[in-house]
Amino acid sequence: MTLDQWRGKIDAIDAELVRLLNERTRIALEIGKLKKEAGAEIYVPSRERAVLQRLEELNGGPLPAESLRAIYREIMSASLALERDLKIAYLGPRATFTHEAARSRFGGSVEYVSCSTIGDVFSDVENRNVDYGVVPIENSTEGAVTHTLDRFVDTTVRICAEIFLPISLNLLSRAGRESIARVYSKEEAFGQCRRWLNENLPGVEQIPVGSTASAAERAAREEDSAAIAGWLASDLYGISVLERNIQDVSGNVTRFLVLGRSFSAPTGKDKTSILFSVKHKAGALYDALSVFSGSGVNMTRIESRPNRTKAWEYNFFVDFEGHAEDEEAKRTLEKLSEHCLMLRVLGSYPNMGGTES
Ligand SMILES: C=C(O[C@@H]1C=C(C(=O)O)C=C[C@H]1O)C(=O)O
Repeated sequence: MTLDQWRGKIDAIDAELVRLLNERTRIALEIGKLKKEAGAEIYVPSRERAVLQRLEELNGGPLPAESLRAIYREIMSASLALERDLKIAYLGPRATFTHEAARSRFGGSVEYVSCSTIGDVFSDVENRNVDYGVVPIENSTEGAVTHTLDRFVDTTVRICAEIFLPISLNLLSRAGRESIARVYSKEEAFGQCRRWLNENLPGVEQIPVGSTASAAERAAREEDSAAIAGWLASDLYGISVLERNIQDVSGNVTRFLVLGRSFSAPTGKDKTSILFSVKHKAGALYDALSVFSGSGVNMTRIESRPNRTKAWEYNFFVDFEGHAEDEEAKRTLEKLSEHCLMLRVLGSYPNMGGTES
């Protein structure tokens, strides 16, 4: 076949794809109407995970799983935006890794609201200024994000999903690599790319700035500068990626939470986050946690934070596998409450088990 004949085939397939995409969108809109009538949530993380999982099973290639996922992320994003003008708050400014995490889950069609603090993301969800919020909760090397934990103590918002984002640092520049005179980034990012910079840009001036996003913004304005930042910064500031993944150590992942006003429905592979405090007496925490060891419910994480009302008294944040509506989890939570001064379920949501959305 000739080039033109092959291209004719692609044109015919595109026509069919556009027809099918619109048919899919019309159905999503019907579903949206039903959800509105029932007062149900528009964004349904459990359903989205099931859709993406099924696609992975159906995919025979050569399209890589990651590409198919990215395409469907945008298809679902367009449906969500049409079902309702969806607003997502995130810890800003623009192009932060939290913004990147939010974009990886909600796509490019919904509206994003940048917040300057984690507390503001919570408040925006509480006050219904936005539909959902995205905040960081822990990093695989740095540990817990304590601002997020502390804000859960006094809020009505619920965790409805989690997002794992591999932290990937890229070299962005308008110049070719030979003409780079200086590199901007955040101190921590320089630290994470030290070896690569020594080998590939030796002697080039390194200028620390407040965030990777502002590094990209500056490099976008200067012809002989570069920035180390996430991919979204390259997209938003219109600056090319010269080299991807230049961090010395791979496997640095941050976990983010999607904050909403309700729990996600049970899927059979969920996670639940709870907050509790125990009586200030010897063995109280041991007694509380022993409830898990006897129950078969798998605890995956525990963090403690000072309760901020009395010195040396703590709140505990625990994640466990399962949904708060599962029988086993219900029994465990009931038993746990007998040992607690306060116990709250912060949310049940699909367990992403460290995988990307
Ligand atoms: C169409 C729906 O609404 C949203 C869009 C989805 C999609 O496009 O597949 C899936 C889940 C929801 O977040 C639905 O709930 O099924």
